[in-house]
Amino acid sequence: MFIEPSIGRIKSPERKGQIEVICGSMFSGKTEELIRRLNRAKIARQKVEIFKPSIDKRYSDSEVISHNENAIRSTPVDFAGDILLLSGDCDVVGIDEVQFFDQEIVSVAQNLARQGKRVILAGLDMDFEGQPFEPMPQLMAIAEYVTKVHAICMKCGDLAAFSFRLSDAKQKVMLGEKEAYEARCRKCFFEDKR
Ligand SMILES: Nc1ncnc2c1ncn2[C@@H]1O[C@H](COP(=O)(O)OP(=O)(O)O)[C@@H](O)[C@H]1O
Ligand SMILES: Cc1cn([C@H]2C[C@H](O)[C@@H](COP(=O)(O)O)O2)c(=O)[nH]c1=O
Ligand SMILES: [Zn+2]
Repeated sequence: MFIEPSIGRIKSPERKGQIEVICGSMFSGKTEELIRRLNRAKIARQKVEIFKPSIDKRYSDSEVISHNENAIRSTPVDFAGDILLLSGDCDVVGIDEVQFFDQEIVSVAQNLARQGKRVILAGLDMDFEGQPFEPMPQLMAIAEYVTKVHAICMKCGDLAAFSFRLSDAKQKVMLGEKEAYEARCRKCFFEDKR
């Protein structure tokens, strides 16, 4: 079970540092949970920096925004390595849409945690084919805490762990929202999978 760390007033680098992963399907509440944790860290007067891959410009260039329209200011970056350069002396680093970074994000997360920072990463654990979405499996392996959140299946109302693509498009990366994807449970996902 994820237990929010006692954040108190201790600043990194005196803190040990840790990696937290929030994963799940589309619409499962990953971004909401990320924003919730980051806002609580801010209330504790921790210095927080938030990043997202610059590819994800669906709602805004400079904010992470949930499907529910919760928002938090963020910095878009082209490469995972940019996060190391831009995170400075902050205590907490939040990163959304982590599945769009390459494998370098794994060593970046390790490096930040070794500096004593709390690193919170949110991303899709599976792609539209129900396959692991690299580099999420590696991040889940090195994290102290992994939280899997669930959406509601749009076909049957059960809990959903899969992201069903509504078109025949086969490329792995295809940005989109409700017009392009639907949260589905295992049964409803594989029933209609092409
Ligand atoms: N099928 C669904 N299941 C659950 N929530 C949904 C669904 N479709 C839309 N939502 C909305 O999406 C919000 C979660 O959005 P968000 O945190 O951005 O999810 P994620 O980052 O995992 O895609 C929910 O609070 C709810 O308002
Ligand atoms: C399943 C799947 C999704 N995507 C894209 C679609 C969205 O733009 C993001 C996920 O956003 P969310 O905050 O988790 O809702 O990823 C993709 O490119 N490829 C896929 O297989
Ligand atoms: Zn279902």
